[in-house]
Amino acid sequence: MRKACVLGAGSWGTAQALLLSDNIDRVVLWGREEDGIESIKEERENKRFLPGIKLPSNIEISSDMAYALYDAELAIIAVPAQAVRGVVKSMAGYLEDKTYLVNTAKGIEIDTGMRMSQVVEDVLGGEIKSRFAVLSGPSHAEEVARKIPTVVTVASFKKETAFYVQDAFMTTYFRVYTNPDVAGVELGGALKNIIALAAGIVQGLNYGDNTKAALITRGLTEITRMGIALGGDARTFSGLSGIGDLIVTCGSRYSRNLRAGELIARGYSLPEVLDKIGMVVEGVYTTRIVYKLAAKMGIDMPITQACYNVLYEGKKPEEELNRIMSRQKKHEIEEIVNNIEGW
Ligand SMILES: NC(=O)c1ccc[n+]([C@@H]2O[C@H](COP(=O)([O-])OP(=O)(O)OC[C@H]3O[C@@H](n4cnc5c(N)ncnc54)[C@H](O)[C@@H]3O)[C@@H](O)[C@H]2O)c1
Ligand SMILES: O=P(O)(O)OC[C@H](O)CO
Repeated sequence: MRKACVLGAGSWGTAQALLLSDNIDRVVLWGREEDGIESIKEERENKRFLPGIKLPSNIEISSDMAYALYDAELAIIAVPAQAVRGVVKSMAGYLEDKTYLVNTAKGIEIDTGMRMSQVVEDVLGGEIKSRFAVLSGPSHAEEVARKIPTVVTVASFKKETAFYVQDAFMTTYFRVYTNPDVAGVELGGALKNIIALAAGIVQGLNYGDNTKAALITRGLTEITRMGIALGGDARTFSGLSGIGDLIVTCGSRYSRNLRAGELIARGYSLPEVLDKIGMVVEGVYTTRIVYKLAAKMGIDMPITQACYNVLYEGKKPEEELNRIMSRQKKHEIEEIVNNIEGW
């Protein structure tokens, strides 16, 4: 009998358990007791994070990490990025040699600037790399749980691991592509959240579709610039985990980062916004660390800088937008100009 476990009983963890329960005999959804594990168990529904979706009988709910990981061929991490190190530390004693480990958290560790694969390796050691993968792409829990056609990417250092994870997740409504570019896939998923916050801010200020389209396009330029500097392949940012995720997060009514930006533009303070959303808003943390990394590495990231100023320096969104619009004139794509003599 095949067994998998999902670590994190929020909206994405619950959606992942539902997805895997279509392919794998037993799925254990693990969460902390304070996450209402008992009521999820009794009601067969995660009413706080994914209301309206009943959990099938092959999903077990548990707050016992040893039980969740025992004999599992696959373990999925689905907690916020800043909690990944702690969760991986607590699973270390129970993770079996045969278990594949897939991270789905989209973020960068604030204290270290590490990507999630680096955090996992830091805690578990280099041997985990051959069994590790990252799953990312345009995929809101609310739609995946309703079996709405969704397409994502799995990246791994090892081809066989990517193929294994692809098979474990693929269903008629969830299509998975493979990609060897772990850094690129991780960075696309993390950096898009900053742009989603900015898109929410312009939405909240009632600017038009022109502004949003410009933000998404120049946002992708910014993501790609930093993504390459941190080790990603430029081509990955034109894929599902890059522009694909950017499109969904800047347009979907389910996007927490977009909604958070909107509330900020309407004058709510950051603690009020986080309280109102009630789920993790990864872009708030990613903005902080990426702003610092960009300054340290000398990388031009005007949208990230504007987000940082609004979130952490008390600057007015309208003023930040004016500042971005009136910067020095530039070519759209430097690489094109550099290759044409006379330009
Ligand atoms: N929701 C989505 O549609 C979606 C899709 C793809 C990826 N993701 C990513 O998945 C990650 C989790 O997001 P989510 O939407 O499930 O968030 P969420 O806020 O809905 O749920 C997070 C869950 O993790 C729990 N948690 C927090 N700290 C913990 C800790 N230290 N130990 C154990 N559990 C802890 C929370 O209590 C909560 O149950 C994020 O990085 C997000 O970007 C989310
Ligand atoms: O759109 P958000 O901010 O809710 O993020 C969720 C996922 O990353 C979407 O793929």
